[in-house]
Amino acid sequence: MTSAATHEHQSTAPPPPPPAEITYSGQYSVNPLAEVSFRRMCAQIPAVLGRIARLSWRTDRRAVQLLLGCQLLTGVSAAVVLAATSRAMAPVLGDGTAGERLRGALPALLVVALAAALGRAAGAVATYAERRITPRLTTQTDSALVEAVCRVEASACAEDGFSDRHEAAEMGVIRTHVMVTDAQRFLSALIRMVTAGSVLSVLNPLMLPPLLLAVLPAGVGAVLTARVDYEIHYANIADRNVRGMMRWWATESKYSDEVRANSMTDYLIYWYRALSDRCDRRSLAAAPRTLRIALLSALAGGVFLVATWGALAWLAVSGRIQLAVAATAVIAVQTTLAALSQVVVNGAAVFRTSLYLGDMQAFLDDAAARAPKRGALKHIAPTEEIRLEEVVYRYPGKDKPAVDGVSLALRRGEILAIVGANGSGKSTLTRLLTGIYLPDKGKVTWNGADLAEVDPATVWANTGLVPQIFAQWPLRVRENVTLGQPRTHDDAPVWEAVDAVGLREAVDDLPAGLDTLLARDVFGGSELSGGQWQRVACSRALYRRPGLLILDEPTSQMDPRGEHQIFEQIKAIAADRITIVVTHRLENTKIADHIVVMEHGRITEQGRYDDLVHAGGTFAELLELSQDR
Ligand SMILES: Nc1ncnc2c1ncn2[C@@H]1O[C@H](COP(=O)(O)OP(=O)(O)OP(=O)(O)O)[C@@H](O)[C@H]1O
Repeated sequence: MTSAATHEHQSTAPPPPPPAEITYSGQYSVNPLAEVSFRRMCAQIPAVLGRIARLSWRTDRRAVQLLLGCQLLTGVSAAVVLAATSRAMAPVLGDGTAGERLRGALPALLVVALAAALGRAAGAVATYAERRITPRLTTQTDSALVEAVCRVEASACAEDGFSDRHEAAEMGVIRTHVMVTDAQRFLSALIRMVTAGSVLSVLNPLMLPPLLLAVLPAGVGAVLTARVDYEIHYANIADRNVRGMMRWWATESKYSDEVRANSMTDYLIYWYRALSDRCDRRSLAAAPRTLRIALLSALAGGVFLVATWGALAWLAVSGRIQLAVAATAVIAVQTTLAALSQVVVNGAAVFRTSLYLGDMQAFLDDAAARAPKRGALKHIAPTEEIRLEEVVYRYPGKDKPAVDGVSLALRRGEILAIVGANGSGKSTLTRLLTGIYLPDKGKVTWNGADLAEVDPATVWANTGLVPQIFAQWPLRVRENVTLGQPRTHDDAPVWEAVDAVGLREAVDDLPAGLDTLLARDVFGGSELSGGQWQRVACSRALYRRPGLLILDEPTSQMDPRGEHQIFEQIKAIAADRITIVVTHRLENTKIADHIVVMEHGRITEQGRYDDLVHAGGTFAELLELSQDR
């Protein structure tokens, strides 16, 4: 009965709600779409080419020189091919037997063959040079983006739109893969076009204007299509960003238990499809527009092309040009036309790249402007005293402050415990204490110096933090412990940190001890349990021997033995540093010299364990609840 009822419930259940509409929340000072025009394309291309050249030059000078040399050779060979073809036409179309005519044209035809071969070889070498530049250029751009994100003030990441703008900038990195190819093809087509066009204007200047007109509509069409694509790209950024996150969470093996055992798979796939469908719908809605653009530009181009061929026929029939010249003109028109189309197509590609590179540059500039610039003061160990004076901090977009007027003084050798309900501001307070965030009001001082004026690197060289949600780095055990410290060849201090958290036995059991890669998904990698990972995070903080040690729920996944060992360790090393423990297990606060209770961002109670237990306040209430089973 129960199972039938459940089954019925499932089969009649309404479909899950679609994902909420998401709109791009990036904020650029100008709307880039408003700027997309044919005029802008023409004005922008030289600047973009210059930028690509500068970036490439910095990456591999010799490859750039090779590339430019090859472009020049391509142009010269195209000119020679056309000039020699023109020479060959006179004997080919002249009098005599076929053999005599061919013999007469042979020297010119040999030149055509040689020049064409040279052009092909130059093209192949140019591709080789481009392949030498592109991978390193992409790596540089990609690394610059990662570095920019890692180096911004943490508060910038919490701002609305930061993640979307980052996603938009990623497109710039993707376009870097093709930008040198696009630029190279554009230049090569431009050179071929100029050469063929020059030959054509020498044969008859009247031919050139209709030819240019024949390709112009294609150019306008390409820019309009680029604009539509860019518009769709913008409309889809937020959805793509969320979809990317969703994909990672849904497919990451670490979360697969949760996904499977909570039967989330169907909904996640539905959600993923729904987001993809929404992106597709936007693309499909734009398809008729791009079709109209393509048809109209083809029609206009076709009309002018017919005019070009008509002009050529008229010139030949009316005897205004010789037959040999007309034949060469046919080849020159074909060559110019092909080159012109390539100029337009690749010019549009370079232009399109420039739009995405513009987004990337805007993000990089923005990130550079948001890198910490706090002053030249340096924090020098030991850290004797940390003070908070009437500190207020509000997250961007939030109405209420997360920390609201907190004052505290911590001295070396002291252990402080911070307790309070979820969302009361404990973790935010630790971010302010370490200078990860700067307060909106009030100040945080280390040894008397305001953190707003101290180089944060010198502060963070003296901190060790075990956050609530810590990273499980896909690195070897050794690097997982030493990450953030100079490279070491001495394993003794690493083992010391491993012993301090009781992890030696687990490390010894791993296939390669400290050398074991902690990544289950990688061939040869191993995995630790949740509590073992937490011990690794604690050993990482202890290995740093920091002046300020912060442990935010450090033992939430540990067994009682592990928890006991960690707290014993904290007491044993407390004399040399300031220690802060954030915890919901109030029994653990017995080790603290001072306890603060936070509510709604404020300290509402403070004192020693024994005092607070009998004070009849929030601490006593929370303790009683934790013991009421
Ligand atoms: N990155 C963030 N962006 C915006 N708001 C945030 C961010 N982190 C925390 N908050 C908000 O700030 C308030 C305080 O959060 P905080 O994480 O400091 O609480 P907490 O006391 O550590 O909670 P818990 O016990 O659940 O860990 C909460 O209202 C939370 O929603």
